[in-house]
Amino acid sequence: MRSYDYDVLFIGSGHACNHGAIALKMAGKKVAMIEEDKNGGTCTNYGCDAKILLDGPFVYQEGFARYNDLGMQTPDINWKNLMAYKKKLIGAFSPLLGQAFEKYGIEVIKGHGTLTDAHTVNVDGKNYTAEYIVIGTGARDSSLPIEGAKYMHHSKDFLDLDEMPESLLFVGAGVISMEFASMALALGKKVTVIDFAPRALAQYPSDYVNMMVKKMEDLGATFSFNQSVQKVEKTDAGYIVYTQDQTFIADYIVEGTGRVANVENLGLEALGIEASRRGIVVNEYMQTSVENIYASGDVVDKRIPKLTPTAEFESNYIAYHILGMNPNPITYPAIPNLVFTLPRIAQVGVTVDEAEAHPELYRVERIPFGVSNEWVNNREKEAHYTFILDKEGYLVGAAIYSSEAATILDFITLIINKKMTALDLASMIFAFPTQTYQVVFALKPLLKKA
Ligand SMILES: Cc1cc2nc3c(=O)[nH]c(=O)nc-3n(C[C@H](O)[C@H](O)[C@H](O)COP(=O)(O)OP(=O)(O)OC[C@H]3O[C@@H](n4cnc5c(N)ncnc54)[C@H](O)[C@@H]3O)c2cc1C
Ligand SMILES: NC(=O)c1ccc[n+]([C@@H]2O[C@H](COP(=O)([O-])OP(=O)(O)OC[C@H]3O[C@@H](n4cnc5c(N)ncnc54)[C@H](O)[C@@H]3O)[C@@H](O)[C@H]2O)c1
Repeated sequence: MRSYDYDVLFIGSGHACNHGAIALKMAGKKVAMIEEDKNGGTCTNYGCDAKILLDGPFVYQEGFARYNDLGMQTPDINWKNLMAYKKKLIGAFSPLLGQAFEKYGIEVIKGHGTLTDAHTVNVDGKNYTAEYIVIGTGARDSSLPIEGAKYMHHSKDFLDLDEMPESLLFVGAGVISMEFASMALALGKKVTVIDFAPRALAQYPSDYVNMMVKKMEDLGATFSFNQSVQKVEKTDAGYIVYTQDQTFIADYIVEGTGRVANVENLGLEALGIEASRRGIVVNEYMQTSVENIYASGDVVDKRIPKLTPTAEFESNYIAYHILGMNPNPITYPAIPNLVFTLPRIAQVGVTVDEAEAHPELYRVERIPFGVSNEWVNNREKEAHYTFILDKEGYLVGAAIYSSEAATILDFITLIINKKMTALDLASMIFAFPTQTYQVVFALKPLLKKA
């Protein structure tokens, strides 16, 4: 039998790789990760972690504003200091992760990995062999092929801004733009959001997205839909964005038009592995057309959302598949989606649109949670829940508009995945007074009894 340098080699060190690498190492396998940039990938260094750190004081500011009519002043946010704090804390993550990987006994090979055959990866001229290879090279922000594209910035740049510009224009009203626009707006900046689609946040329920857009407009934002960006020009007055029939001007342009998979310069073509901008094609075991080469995370061509927890889920699945502990095809549980606007919009399981299109299968219950729970939810009167139940009375989906959505979403996801009944909820004791308790109180009468 041929011997290899490693049992499993990962290309990438983000969530699509490092969880599986740890599981395999714990099971006694010899494992290494190849990484050309910082340890930990996008989420850790340029995405979720940086974003949520910066978002912290905005949540408090937004909550405090609900007490203004009681004579309390909303605190100011010092972006410059906040950014310095972000750079210090998040900047330390990559070296810390390097130490953690070393402690686990997982080698990190620095450089760009390219497959040369089914068992070999070349990193800057040196070959490394493995029985199994996992490609977890992630994705990058898309760049429109238009004149003046170089004047548009991307998520990495925004998350590193020492000074917030006075006016910002976001191209694309997706998750990245809406989260960043919420912060810029709260800092009192002039915000414009344009999109070629007829609405924002296509994957979230339209009623909650409309509430969000209206809220941002009330704070001074301008939204313009059905706009196709043609060109960006630099002038002394600012950057001018031309669409088919309008012009917009701003000091800073952020492009948030989606993300494309990192499939280039990987040696995929020579091995006959099918891939496109959407990602690498895999079977139901996350294997590419070359059986011992798997793909995981954002680099996969998939219909499910490209998120950190889905990358982690796939990474673990692949590890257990390689170990022979899970021979079954991958099956995803209900996947929670959350956009960190102010307040948050969340969605899990069957969508509102899908449920309303199939009244013979689903029941949609809308709960004006904020109005009846003002006393326990920090006066957030606009907080709103939609529950989707199947004909048996099991919870199969939910949407939330609330600053507390992050916490409640995971709790609701558990109820969905575990198919809990009213009796299951009644068999547990929940802390009081809390929003979770009030959610249980609202849900119990709707659920299947036992
Ligand atoms: C601004 C922003 C905010 C986000 N916020 C959230 C959020 O709140 N919640 C959420 O769930 N998701 C969020 N995401 C998405 C999340 O970051 C990704 O889904 C997640 O990082 C995917 O992990 P991954 O390991 O597949 O890819 P990545 O994290 O991108 O890791 C891929 C790694 O591979 C390396 N690499 C690529 N090619 C090679 C090569 N040939 N050789 C060696 N190394 C290579 C890269 O340097 C990178 O480190 C956000 C993304 C962005 C951009
Ligand atoms: N909270 C989270 O979970 C979170 C946060 C940030 C990023 N992410 C991940 O990153 C991905 C990418 O985020 P995103 O916001 O870039 O993408 P997105 O898919 O959420 O939104 C892209 C938007 O750009 C618009 N668009 C595309 N081409 C355009 C054009 N030529 N002109 C104008 N508008 C155009 C689309 O209509 C869409 O509304 C997300 O899908 C998700 O996987 C997740």
